[in-house]
Amino acid sequence: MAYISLDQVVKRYQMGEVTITAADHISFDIDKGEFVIIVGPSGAGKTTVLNILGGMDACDEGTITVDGSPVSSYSSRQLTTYRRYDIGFVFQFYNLVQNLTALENVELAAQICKDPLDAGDVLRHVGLGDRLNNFPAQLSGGEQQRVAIARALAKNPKLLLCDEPTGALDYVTGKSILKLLQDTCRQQGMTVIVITHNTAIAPMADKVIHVKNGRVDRIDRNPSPTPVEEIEW
Ligand SMILES: Nc1ncnc2c1ncn2[C@@H]1O[C@H](COP(=O)(O)OP(=O)(O)OP(=O)(O)O)[C@@H](O)[C@H]1O
Repeated sequence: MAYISLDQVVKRYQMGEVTITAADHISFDIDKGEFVIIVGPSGAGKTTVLNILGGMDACDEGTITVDGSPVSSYSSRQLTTYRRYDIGFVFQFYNLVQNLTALENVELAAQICKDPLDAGDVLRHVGLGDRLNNFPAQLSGGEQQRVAIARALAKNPKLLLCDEPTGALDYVTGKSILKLLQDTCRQQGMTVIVITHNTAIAPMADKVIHVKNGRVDRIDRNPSPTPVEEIEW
């Protein structure tokens, strides 16, 4: 059985009289340590899938299994534990606490985990060894995203979920963030899922899941993924 498995997952949103089927029988598998990209146009259902996989929302039909556990039949209490211990999140706009330093932001997240990594060590790993005591406002966008990635990794999660992690960054900085995610996947065996609009970066992934109108349109596998520094777009 795959490390992560979605089988016929359906999610509907009721908007007054209208029902929107944001995820329409979505199925895919992900292996441990895989780098996966989910691509598709705006409104395709990418964030919906990520929210369901991350335990922030429940699906209406289908099953989700992560590391042998039936996430789709979890109670809200079990989902809280799952989000807290098993999932690292990285968002487009970093979502750092502005009045805490880089180190304190990472320590804060580490406090609610079972087996956290050392906050300073993780910040050094993401290249911020000399910025530990800076506040978010004193850091560039790329540096703030590195803090957010460190915060997610310090939890030592089973799965790193990234929703448009380079959406607010320029080309070079965005590329360096993708390199950090790719290196983390390869060097630590971390399972990483990245949502993006940018189909050009597809060659860097082990697996590319194309989503369209709430459905999986196609799944591509790259037997030998390209290092992101060799991709131009
Ligand atoms: N909480 C919600 N309530 C109602 N409709 C929603 C909700 N969340 C998403 N939707 C709808 O579900 C569909 C899929 O949205 P989703 O955010 O998953 O797409 P997306 O592929 O992530 O798009 P984008 O790239 O623009 O973020 C859209 O039609 C959206 O309007």
